[in-house]
This record gives sequence, C-alpha cells and structure tokens, in this order.
Amino acid sequence: MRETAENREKQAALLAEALPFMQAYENKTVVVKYGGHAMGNIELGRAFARDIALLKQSGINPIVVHGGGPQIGRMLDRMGIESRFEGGLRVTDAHTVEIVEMVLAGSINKEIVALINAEGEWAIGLCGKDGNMVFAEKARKTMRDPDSNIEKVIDLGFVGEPVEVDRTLLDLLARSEMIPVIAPVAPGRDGNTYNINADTFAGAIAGALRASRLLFLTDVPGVLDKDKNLIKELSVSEAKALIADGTISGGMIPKVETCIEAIERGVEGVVILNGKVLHAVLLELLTEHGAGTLIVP
Ligand SMILES: Nc1ncnc2c1ncn2[C@@H]1O[C@H](COP(=O)(O)OP(=O)(O)O)[C@@H](O)[C@H]1O
Ligand SMILES: CC(=O)N[C@@H](CCC(=O)OP(=O)(O)O)C(=O)O
Repeated sequence: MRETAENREKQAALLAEALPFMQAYENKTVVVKYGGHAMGNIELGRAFARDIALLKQSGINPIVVHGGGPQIGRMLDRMGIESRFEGGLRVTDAHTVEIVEMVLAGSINKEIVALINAEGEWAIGLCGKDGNMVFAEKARKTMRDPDSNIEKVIDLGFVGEPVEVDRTLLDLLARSEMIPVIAPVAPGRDGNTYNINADTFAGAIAGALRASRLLFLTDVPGVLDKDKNLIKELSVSEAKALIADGTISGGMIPKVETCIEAIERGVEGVVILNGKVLHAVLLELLTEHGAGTLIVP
C-alpha cells in the first residue's frame, strides 16, 4: 500500500479487523509459498514483505518458501538455453541445475530477504542444504505414451523430490526473531544438488511442521470451475474429480496434488490464492471473508 493518507486509513481499518484473527494464530506456523508469477512488481513485493513482517510481529510463525520459474527461464534465455518442461517440471541437466541454484538460492532468495528486512524484521535466506533441512531423491516420473499406451519413465535429470525434512533449524528459528525464507533446492544423499518444484517443497515443509496454514500465492484467484468462476471451497474428493475431468490442468495439477498430500500429512488448512492482489496474505488469514480456494479434507 502506498504511503498516502487514504491508504494509511485503510491499513488501520485492516489492522483493527485483523486483531481477533491474529490472536487465533498466535504461536502457530503458517507456510507461505510465494510463486514466481506472484512476484509481479516492487509494490506487490513490498506489500508481501509487509504482510510477512506483520505476521511475525503478531506472534505468528511465518515461513516463506519461494519459487522463481519465470526468473529461471529468463536467465536461461539470456544464456541461450531453452527451457523444457515435462508434466510441469523443468528438465534439469547438470548445467541447468547450477543456474537454478544461482537464481533461486541466490538472487531471488536475497531479494525477498531484503524486502522483509526493509520492513524492520530479520529474515534469513536458506535452501534445503542449510542446517541439513531437506534431502531429496531423484524424481521418478512416468508418463503413458498415447500411441502405445505403455507407461514410460521420463528422465528429468536433476529434478528431485523431498524425502527427508529435518525440522531442527526451523524449530530453532521459530523461537527466535528470524523469519526463514527458503529456496526449493536440496542435496541428495548421492552428493548431487536437486531442483525441486516449489509447491512440492512448500508442501513437504508444511507437512513436516504440521503447519496451521499453507498458502499458495499464484497468479489466478484460486481454483476456477469450467466457467472460470472461483471455487471457494474444495474437498479432496472434489479436487480429484476436477483433475480427472480436465477442469484442473497444467501447473494447477501439481499444486492441487500438493494441497491434498499436505492435508493428508496433517496440515490444518491449505489455500490457493491470487498473490497479485495487494496484501493477499493478510486478507486471507486475517479477515472474515478470506480469499482464494480453501482445500478441506
Ligand atoms: N482450474 C484451474 N483453475 C485455476 N488455474 C488453472 C486451472 N487449470 C489450470 N490452471 C493454470 O494453472 C496456473 C497456476 O499454476 P502455475 O503457473 O504453476 O503457478 P505458479 O507459478 O504460481 O506456481 C494458472 O495460471 C492457470 O493457467
Ligand atoms: C523441478 C522444477 O520445475 N522446479 C522449478 C523450481 C521453481 C518453481 O517451482 O517456481 P514457481 O513456483 O515460480 O513455478 C523450476 O525449475 O522452475
């Protein structure tokens, strides 16, 4: 929100409405997945950082997991490397994984840390490697060949899936002034570095911590029905049916599948919402009406 008299008034009204909700979340963990598409411009970035700072100041334990798919794509473009995706995942060779780590754990991670710190907080930038937080294994994906109907293994290179999450460092930070900002890159026990889809990574962190809320900030208002209307609440079985009938497609499939897994692992509530709306996090968590699609068991 820009610093005008009108906006200051709006912010004060928002805070007054937020107070009872803040008390309900006190000491609870909220994992926020900040997608690359939601990182629209500096104004949105500042509003996001302000929301995260406000959660911490309210006694809530926010953890940011970020993506950066479009930003990786732009860097690969500059280097003359073409981006290729299979089932929504970036095919990642040895050279690409170096660039992925550089962009995610380097520039994007530090940009978000700096934005939160500019709000007077102590953010700390991490990836799965730090504090032995996450270990990954090479992702084993299969795809049915439409002609032969045979299930084929697709080699995505250094794409990983989180298989171990050690919460020691995150528990330590939760008791401190620090706000963790985590890039979805993790080592394997085989010594390789793996590129992990940021939604999957956020789901694994939220699941390991039994978070109260997992928020996915993306570039659409939430899950949309066939007529492009927002679905406010979706049960696990309804979500599976929408994937099966093709209403949910593309990047929304791994996102919704991650939501389902997170709920099955004990995350209390998962929401997909539009990160391009100013103060989306506060509006979702701290107002009566909420925003986006809430996935429920
Ligand atoms: N039913 C649906 N409702 C909303 N979005 C959908 C749906 N089906 C497919 N999508 C697509 O999923 C995209 C969000 O996934 P993705 O691009 O991976 O997001 P992010 O990069 O923010 O993680 C939307 O921009 C939209 O194009
Ligand atoms: C394996 C894989 O696809 N990794 C993603 C990691 C970043 C990501 O997920 O970013 P968004 O949330 O902005 O899409 C990638 O390389 O693009």
